[in-house]
Amino acid sequence: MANVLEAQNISVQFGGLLAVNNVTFNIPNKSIVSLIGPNGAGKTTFFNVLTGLYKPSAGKIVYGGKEITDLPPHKIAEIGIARTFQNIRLFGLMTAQENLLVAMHSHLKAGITSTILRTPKQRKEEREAEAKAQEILDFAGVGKWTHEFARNLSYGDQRRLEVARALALNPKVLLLDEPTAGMNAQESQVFIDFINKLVSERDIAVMLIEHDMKVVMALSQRITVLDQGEKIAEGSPDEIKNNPRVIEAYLGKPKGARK
Ligand SMILES: Nc1ncnc2c1ncn2[C@@H]1O[C@H](COP(=O)(O)OP(=O)(O)OP(=O)(O)O)[C@@H](O)[C@H]1O
Repeated sequence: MANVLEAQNISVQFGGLLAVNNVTFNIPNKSIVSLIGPNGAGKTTFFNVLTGLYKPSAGKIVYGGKEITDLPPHKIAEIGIARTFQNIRLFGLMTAQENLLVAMHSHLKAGITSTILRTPKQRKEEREAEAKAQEILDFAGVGKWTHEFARNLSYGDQRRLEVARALALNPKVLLLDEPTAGMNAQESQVFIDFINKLVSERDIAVMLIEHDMKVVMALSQRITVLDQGEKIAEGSPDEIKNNPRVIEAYLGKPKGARK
């Protein structure tokens, strides 16, 4: 299957620390893939490279056949790679709808003059943006909260609103950094169903970093494991579950075991 995004031989150095060491990671079209690994393995650093926040010290990133390694974060978002963050970063005192409209703003076409004069063209564009925001909110299952302040939504709904905001950019790739952290089992299940629906109904691929193995196993077609910056395994959920190197990275070497 063709890849929408390819990260080839990526390394990231912080001073003397090699946080990501020669990692190649591809995201096939319309797939759900995960990046897992113990704390400090380099997962978030790798995400930050994919979204342009960090420049890799080596390697390159190719999206839709074009190299994008040196693009700044806003350009990367604009061309179709959207993300959510480990900590919720919604505008709490804006409504759910306003959170999406702010994200969509960079895509609106009306110039500054028509914005000030509120020309018919601009009003039409606003109405279209509101309709699109509503369609995405409905799709994400938070449509009933259109005019509610984001901070008043339940934790699970805030997480889905974050994804909805990322979807407002029409991404081809959605990167989710620990999307179910802090959710209870029921909220996680709703989220799993939502992501499955997203990928089956839209032309989008999802990559997630996640500590909750139940979520990882339920969603992923492929799992990649990092440990101390290195890729130590890659495969289907069943292959990863039974991989001795992965078990060792998570649980440590049994006492008395030989190297
Ligand atoms: N900006 C930075 N400057 C220096 N070192 C950093 C920076 N960001 C991360 N690191 C270091 O790089 C390594 C990888 O960190 P990273 O946050 O990517 O791991 P992670 O796998 O996302 O961990 P967690 O699961 O705890 O979020 C760690 O040793 C971390 O301390």
